[in-house]
Amino acid sequence: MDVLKLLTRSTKYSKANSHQTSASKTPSSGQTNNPQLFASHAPKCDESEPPRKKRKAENGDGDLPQELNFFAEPLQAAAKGDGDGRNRQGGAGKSKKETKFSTDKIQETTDGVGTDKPVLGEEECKKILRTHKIKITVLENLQADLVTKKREKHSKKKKRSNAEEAPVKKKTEIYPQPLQDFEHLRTRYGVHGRIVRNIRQQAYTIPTEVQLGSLPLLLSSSTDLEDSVWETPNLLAVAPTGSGKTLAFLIPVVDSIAKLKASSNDETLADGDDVTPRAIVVAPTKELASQIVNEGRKLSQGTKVKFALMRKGMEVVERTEPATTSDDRTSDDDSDSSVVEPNETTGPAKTRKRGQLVKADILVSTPLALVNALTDTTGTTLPLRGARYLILDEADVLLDPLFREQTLSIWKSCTSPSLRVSLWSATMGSNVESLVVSTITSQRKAVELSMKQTSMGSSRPRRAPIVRLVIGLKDTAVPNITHKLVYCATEPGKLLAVRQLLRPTSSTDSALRPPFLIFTQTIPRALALHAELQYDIPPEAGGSARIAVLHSSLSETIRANTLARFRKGEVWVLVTTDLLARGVDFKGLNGVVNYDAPASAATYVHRVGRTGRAGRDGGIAVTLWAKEDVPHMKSITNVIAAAEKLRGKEGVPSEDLVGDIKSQQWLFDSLPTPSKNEKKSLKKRGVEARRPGAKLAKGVGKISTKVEARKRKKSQSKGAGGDDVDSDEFSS
Ligand SMILES: Nc1ncnc2c1ncn2[C@@H]1O[C@H](COP(=O)(O)OP(=O)(O)OP(=O)(O)O)[C@@H](O)[C@H]1O
Repeated sequence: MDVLKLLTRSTKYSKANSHQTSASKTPSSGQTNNPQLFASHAPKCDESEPPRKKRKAENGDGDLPQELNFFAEPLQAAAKGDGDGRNRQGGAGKSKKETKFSTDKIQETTDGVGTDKPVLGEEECKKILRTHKIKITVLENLQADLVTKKREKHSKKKKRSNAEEAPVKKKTEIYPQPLQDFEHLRTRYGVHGRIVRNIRQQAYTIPTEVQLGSLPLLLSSSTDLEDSVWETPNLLAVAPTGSGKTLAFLIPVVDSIAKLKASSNDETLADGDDVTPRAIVVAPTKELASQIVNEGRKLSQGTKVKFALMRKGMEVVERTEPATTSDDRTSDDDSDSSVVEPNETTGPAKTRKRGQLVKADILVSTPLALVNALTDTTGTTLPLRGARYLILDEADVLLDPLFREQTLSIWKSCTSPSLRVSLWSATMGSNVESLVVSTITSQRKAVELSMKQTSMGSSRPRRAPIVRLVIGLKDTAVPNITHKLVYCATEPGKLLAVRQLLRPTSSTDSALRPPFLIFTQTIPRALALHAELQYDIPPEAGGSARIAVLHSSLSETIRANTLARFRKGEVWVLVTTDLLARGVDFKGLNGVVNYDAPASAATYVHRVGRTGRAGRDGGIAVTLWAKEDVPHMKSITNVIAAAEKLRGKEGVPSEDLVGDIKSQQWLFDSLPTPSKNEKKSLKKRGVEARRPGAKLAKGVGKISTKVEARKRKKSQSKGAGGDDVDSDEFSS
């Protein structure tokens, strides 16, 4: 029996019904058949087709000259059938030098390499990438630098050709080989066999668009680029919510570290290779950081690559300053085996470590936790010497004023000359893009300067290009979600509407079924709404235990437990703040309710993106709006319209969405467009009337109804359980 029918009709509850929600077919549940969002028209590639001719040095389309294009068509070696798939991805002129990894030690890595069929010609690559709506662009004028370098190299031997003299465009679109099959990870890029097996074990059959586009870029030169002017790029990836970005950034890093560890007895390690952590992943919330660690552990099983989640009290680098006493340390409930106890008995007090020293290869952290661990008593940020990779997940928010200082401080502490940075999000403003380019450029200059000043002398670090990858339309919601906008005029109206979502009175009311999330603007509002709704589910169906609240003021343990209960299906409705808006993955979520409108279009994209993940049939995103939300509505309707455009083009039925927006078009057209300053202030502070302590006009911004307060008091006095709360405490 359906849970909502049960709620509506007050049918007698039987234990057998308790898990009907997860069992019944709901919009977002079930297996994902095709995790690709834009795959319906993907051309079938005939890979048996012989490799195409080399393209011209410059084709006038803004493409890179062939000799500089490390994503180029098959090398001549591949065409001759030398069988080394890894080399095919390298640029022309790449040496066939043996990699520094000994083949006998990493047998599992190289088994099967070279068994691949020839790679695709540029036209096919272009076609596939375009069908999947993948656009890859080289940012920054690095090409010009490379052309200059080439010119210098060749000027002694021959006169410069016209092609070389031609100006190089600032941004150039490129068409790397798409990764159409996970098996190609092994056969073309020599990815560690265990990693490929672990991917298969998770039942991932085909790569999602972001994986298809980014993995060839990030794996292309992970093994041998000794002779190439190109390096693995720094990457700025913008891909829809739930499109598998985590796997896309983890595979290259885990693979590279697994190989490095396998070669550790070769005595070929460069300075810093033996220093951990080797990679840093930064995420804005503990929930997301912990999820990344879980994904990472599944992916790296059997490779000896260790992940750790940064917790209070951990040390990331060794310090020589006097140790604090154990009483000064913050307690830490981490039982992670990758964290080792410091050896407090060895050495004088000056060299004693202060907390647990992380001995993991990949450290995942929120910005503040890591900055705290890196800052010494004088306020100096200690360097992360061994970090070769810095990954910023939800990069736009990490580079937003809220986290910017902390994130840049971590970035600057990664001092390795071969540092590669990748930034990932479903939304990325152009200001973030320029900040990234300028940070990479200035960091590069600083490294070059320090290398000049030290014994590293004349050796110059290889310059890595900055590449941007965009899937679909930038800053847009996934096309498989149904969006609903419900005007409620006032706060009591919103409360009524949310109750109607919980207890639909007719089949046309709403197709929204649990489990779903409800987002509010602030913690007090989340608490107030939770207090209002917790008795709306009959005790026979689980009562108040079916509705929970999650926010950042709760302890880490409560947060983790609540999330686990929601994932298990024990909690049906989770009232939360933007804490869960980004990154957190719920496989069977049927919908999202914006009880309070999101503070920006980007937040809307992320909130609604908790449903319809990995190509699943989308859930429903309901936004309740009142008078105070008017300034938000234009940007939200723009996002919905863009998603609708994508959806329409893909041939997905969109009657619902079109109907919802179209029927209210007159209303949205008549709403004022907020000024730039208004948008800025909304993003920073949300709706003023909903902020804690705001002076309220009658009926504005207060989540409370007298009737409900009475009802709650009555049920509490009857000992119905639940939190012992006073409704006024939670009104905002
Ligand atoms: N190739 C694949 N095939 C099927 N499912 C996949 C594949 N890759 C990842 N997934 C699944 O897709 C879901 C979403 O992945 P992930 O959390 O990495 O998305 P994301 O792009 O980081 O989303 P967000 O922008 O919300 O952070 C996860 O449940 C993951 O297990």
